[in-house]
Amino acid sequence: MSTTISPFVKIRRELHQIPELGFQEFKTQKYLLDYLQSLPQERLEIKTWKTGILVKINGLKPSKMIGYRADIDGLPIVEETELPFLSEHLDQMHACGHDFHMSIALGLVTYFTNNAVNDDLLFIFQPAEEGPGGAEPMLQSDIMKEWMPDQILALHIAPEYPVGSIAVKEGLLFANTSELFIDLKGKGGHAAYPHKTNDMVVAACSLVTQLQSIVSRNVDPLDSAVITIGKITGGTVQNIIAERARLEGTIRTLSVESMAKVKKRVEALIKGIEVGYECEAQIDFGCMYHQVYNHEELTREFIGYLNENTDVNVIECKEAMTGEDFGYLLERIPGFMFWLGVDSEYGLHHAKLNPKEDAIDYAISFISKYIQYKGNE
Ligand SMILES: CC(=O)N[C@@H](CCC[C@H](N)C(=O)O)C(=O)O
Repeated sequence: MSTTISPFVKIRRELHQIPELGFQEFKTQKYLLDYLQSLPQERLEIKTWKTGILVKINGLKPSKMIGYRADIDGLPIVEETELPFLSEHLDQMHACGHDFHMSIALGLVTYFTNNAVNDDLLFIFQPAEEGPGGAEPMLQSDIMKEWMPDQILALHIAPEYPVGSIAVKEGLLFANTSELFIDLKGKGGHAAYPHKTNDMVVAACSLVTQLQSIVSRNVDPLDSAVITIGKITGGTVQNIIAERARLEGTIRTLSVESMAKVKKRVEALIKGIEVGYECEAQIDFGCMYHQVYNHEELTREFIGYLNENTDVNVIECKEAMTGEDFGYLLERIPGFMFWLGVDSEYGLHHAKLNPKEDAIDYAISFISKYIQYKGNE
């Protein structure tokens, strides 16, 4: 028995096989460009920015430009699904759903290439959302100075919600984030002579525990913060005391003020580690993302539109401690982001993430209706 799949599910599977890290999305960019260039070109203008792409669909009688953004990078994860279209890049995976985001965006471009609206539409295929961040530098680019949308929207897949539903809220949706990299350097030596060394594995373990106290002791309990250390490396072999250790993590806060406070406390604790463990420490806060703050009126209008005109089950959700550099676009352009239900047993950033593909055509259908309405109002 042969089962037919929709063109955009096929595209998703092909993109799923070629995940690439931020600003290295060369195959992805080529794949997207080949597809976009295969569409009727009369109304399209296509420009590249680094490994990203911007596609303008010229409207019939434009009075504004509506933007839609999809991110295109993958994560450094070894895929553990048993899908027949497994990642071909052994240590990289679309484990945050950007393969879905891209195929939905291509579905929308295809739709509006064939069904023009009055307003101009801008589709942004943005690199490096997982890091080091593509949205902020893209905003500064000459292309975006010329093509600055008046409104913008984007989605993120949500494994915890069923297909047929979205989750959204007015105002704050995602947290402020900052990466965190700490390098510790002490004195290594023989495992049997700890008193002649400064063991950086012990220092790193102590630091991880101390960092957790920032959330419980320095952040207002009615605010929220997260400090996660996702990776620790250090040492060389089991019977040598480690001279070096490296901690890699991320800080999340709901308020901008708490981010500044948490960073100050991280610096203070690291100074304490330097004194207490007689070592040198270097700290790098990596890339930072501005919170995702949904424009109240546009979000309300979107919810109202879906409730009145579609069968989408709209769930009003709480804010999440995830980060998204779409926050920079929302800082500049009125708009919103929403969660798209894709129903996966395993969550975002998990090696077994397996979103339901029905969500792709479903999303193309209700988002195209909404953009059509907005583009002709
Ligand atoms: C939606 C999502 O999962 N986004 C990422 C963004 C990562 C930002 C940066 N690399 C960091 O870790 O701070 C997330 O992890 O929330």
